[in-house]
This record gives sequence, C-alpha cells and structure tokens, in this order.
Amino acid sequence: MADFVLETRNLTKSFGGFKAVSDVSLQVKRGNIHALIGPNGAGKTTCFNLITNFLTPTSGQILLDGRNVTGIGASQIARMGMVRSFQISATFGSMTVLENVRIALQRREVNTFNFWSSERGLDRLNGRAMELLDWVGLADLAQRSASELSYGRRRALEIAATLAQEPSVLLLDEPMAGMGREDIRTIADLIRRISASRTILMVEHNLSVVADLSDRITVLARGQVLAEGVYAEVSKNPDVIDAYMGGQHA
Ligand SMILES: Nc1ncnc2c1ncn2[C@@H]1O[C@H](COP(=O)(O)OP(=O)(O)OP(=O)(O)O)[C@@H](O)[C@H]1O
Repeated sequence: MADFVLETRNLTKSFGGFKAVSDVSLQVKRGNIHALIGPNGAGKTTCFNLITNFLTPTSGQILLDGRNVTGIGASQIARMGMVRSFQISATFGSMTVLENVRIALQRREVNTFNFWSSERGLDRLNGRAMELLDWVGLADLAQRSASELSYGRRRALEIAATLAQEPSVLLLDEPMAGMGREDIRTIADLIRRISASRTILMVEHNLSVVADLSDRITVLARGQVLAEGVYAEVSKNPDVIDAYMGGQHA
C-alpha cells in the first residue's frame, strides 16, 4: 500500500500563457486531514479541478494509491474512491432530504437497474440513506424539503450525499464558506468523524478551522507551493506570513 494515498507530481496548468498551477507536488498521507490554503487566486480551485480530473493538466501527474490516474476522467476517479463534495443543486432543493441521499446512493448503482422507472428500486435504498442521515444528524428531517434546511444542515446533507458514494478520499471545497459559528462547530465535528476512516483534502479559508482540523497544510501562492507542514510550523514561516497570513491577520 502506498504511503501517500494521493500525490501530485509537478502538476501544472496553463491558461493561455498564464500558469494557474505551476509544478505543484502534493503528498497526502492516508487518514490525514490535509488542508490546501493560500490567498485568492493562488490556484487552489484549479488544483482541485485537476486532481478530480475536471480539468486536464498541461503537464505533471496525479497518483491515487500509487497508481497514475492522470486524465482517466472524473467519473472513473470517483469510482476509484476519490470524490469531491457533492453540491446540492437547485433541482435537488425541491426534493426531500431523504430523496437527495437516495439519488446519491443510486449514482453508485446506475448500471444495475433503471432507477427512474423503479420507485421500488429507490425504496430499497431507503435503509442505507436513513443510516447516512442519522450519521450526519439529519434523520429527523428526512421528509423535509432540502430547500427548507438551514445553511449548515444543507452542508451536512451535501456531506451525507457525498458519503453515499463511499469515498476513501474526500475532497472538500471550502466546507465552512458562508457559515456562522454554530454551524462551523457542527461541520468541523462532522469532518473530524468522517476522517476517522477516510482521507480528506480540503480547501478552506477559515484559518482557525484549518488550525483545528488539519494534520498537514500546503500553502499555495501564485500557483506554486510556498510551504508544507503542520500548522504550527507553517504559520511561523515568514514567506507564508508575507503572502497570506499577514494579510489575514492584519
Ligand atoms: N479557466 C480559466 N481561464 C483562465 N484563467 C483561469 C481559469 N481558471 C482560473 N484561472 C486563473 O487562475 C488563477 C488561480 O485561480 P483559482 O480559482 O484556482 O484560485 P484559488 O486559489 O482557488 O482562488 P480563490 O481563493 O479566490 O477561490 C487565477 O488568477 C484565475 O484567474
């Protein structure tokens, strides 16, 4: 088994003549919560898009469990166990909380039966969907419309829908964006529980959350890796303070 469940080697993405991601080599240890941070425009989202194969790199490689998965396609990457947090779209807002998770479960089985025509097929998934909802603290709200949920609960639903795909590596894109203090505490607890049996790579702007949750941190600036390590070290690095944290704590 490879030490690093996820690695990038010299990952580079150019848009025209502009390098949004330049020579980024990440090493994410199995079971860790690894945060990717950096100022606006540092290349974090582009990195995520490259890792999940939503974008094709200009050069460089992505390795999952030691296997080169560069360019194999987003759905195949997901089937191999690396899943990006599932964003609940407007369409899903009109469905119940339970239906949202059930449909996410269905995505895994899409080749085994025709779920659009089989209401019983969907019911079959109710048990597992309820387990997942219970796990994220939403079981009591299963029959409510997803659009009625508070922002924090919507995020918990997104996480339940993502877990339905049984990822071993979970990519979370700004899980705390737009949340109040109470929701942040709830979602941070949830992320910690999820990480007990999975690896998490997370882009997050809230540095106290990053400090609290992360085992390791990679700081990006202008598309390049500026520093990598534990929060206590990285946050003292003068280059990091200059490029990022200085701005945040000014
Ligand atoms: N499709 C694209 N075409 C051209 N330039 C792009 C494209 N996508 C991103 N960029 C540029 O690449 C750079 C990195 O953007 P990216 O969104 O990856 O940064 P980020 O670190 O996620 O920023 P933020 O924290 O603001 O979300 C930015 O300068 C951005 O304008």
